[in-house]
Amino acid sequence: MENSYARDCSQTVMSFISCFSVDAAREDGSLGRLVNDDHINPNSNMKIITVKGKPHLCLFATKSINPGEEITYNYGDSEWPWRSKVLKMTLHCY
Ligand SMILES: C[S@@+](CC[C@H](N)C(=O)[O-])C[C@H]1O[C@@H](n2cnc3c(N)ncnc32)[C@H](O)[C@@H]1O
Repeated sequence: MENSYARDCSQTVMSFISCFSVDAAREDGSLGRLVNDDHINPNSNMKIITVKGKPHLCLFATKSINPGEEITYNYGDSEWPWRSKVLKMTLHCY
């Protein structure tokens, strides 16, 4: 969790529940930063678990996930560019 992001929600990379975010910009060995968004049919969801006073963003499967299947969760209600039908059509054309 990056404090710089937590200070200003408008700067989050993957905004999640108020001011929490996952900093996916830096390779830090965390597997959570590799999980893509699916707002229609995700197979996991994220919960905040506080351990010893420190919040952790944890993914929990919401259905059975097969080996090799991509893990996804809903990033939230922002207008993420990859959700745009226009962008999807543009990407599909190339
Ligand atoms: C936390 S990273 C996810 C892992 C990333 N795909 C990677 O390979 O490092 C978030 C970034 O992945 C991409 N992304 C996430 N979900 C996506 C989706 N459903 N379709 C296309 N790109 C997606 C976006 O570029 C987003 O900024």
